[in-house]
Amino acid sequence: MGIEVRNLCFRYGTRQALQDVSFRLVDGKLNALLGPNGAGKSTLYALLTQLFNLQQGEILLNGVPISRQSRKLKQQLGVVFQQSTLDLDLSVLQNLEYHGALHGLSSRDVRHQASALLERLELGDRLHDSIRSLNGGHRRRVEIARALLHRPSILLLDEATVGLDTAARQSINRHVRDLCRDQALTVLWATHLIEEIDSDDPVLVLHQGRLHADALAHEICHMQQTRTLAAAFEQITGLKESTQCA
Ligand SMILES: Nc1ncnc2c1ncn2[C@@H]1O[C@H](COP(=O)(O)OP(=O)(O)OP(=O)(O)O)[C@@H](O)[C@H]1O
Repeated sequence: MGIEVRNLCFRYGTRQALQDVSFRLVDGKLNALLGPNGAGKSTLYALLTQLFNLQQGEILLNGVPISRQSRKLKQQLGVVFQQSTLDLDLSVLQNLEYHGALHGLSSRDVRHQASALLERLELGDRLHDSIRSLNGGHRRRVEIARALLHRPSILLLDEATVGLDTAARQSINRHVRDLCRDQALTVLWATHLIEEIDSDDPVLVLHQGRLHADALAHEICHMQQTRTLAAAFEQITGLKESTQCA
């Protein structure tokens, strides 16, 4: 059942950030949310996480409006925002423990989950290192581990790989795909980088607040009669991918 968005509209004063956006995430998959800067991705995340109140439209979790089940939403969602919120002076484990306490997890459970997740994300030997001593890619992985600590079924990542080099980006992308495959995790992966998307991924193309495509990447290419998603994206938005990368 998962997450469904129906006819979402949102405006900042007179600026329309989202206009009649509807979609349903494909369960157990990395759902790519592809959009250039200013497309409305962060606004959508703020609404999905109830950071902002809805103005128009609905967001449903397992068929029920999220406004009626805030607690359940908090349990079911793991979130990695664009801006890091790790405490640089605390250790990896301390950062995770803090998050675990907010979710009412026992410290024993946090330690158990933290070691399993960090092992999986190839950071098992960094538990007691300070965040400050980690590189950008490793910090991102800690954030992913933290977001998964309370065992959510849906993981939202807002430009999780921004500012990282290609190797670190690929590694994080691969780890998240492994989690989808092995744990049936549903992921919404916001990006403006087409190279992060595989041809079998469900893709949402958001541009200027409107949803322009909602299909598998290869289906979008087929519909646009292009050989690559980059060419389809250019056709849909009128933008070259390279001209709108941050
Ligand atoms: N606080 C705000 N006040 C006014 N307009 C805003 C505000 N935040 C965002 N906007 C506008 O809303 C639109 C959508 O912005 P949003 O940040 O959601 O896009 P985005 O796809 O996340 O972009 P980016 O990749 O640059 O973060 C843009 O036109 C932006 O300028």
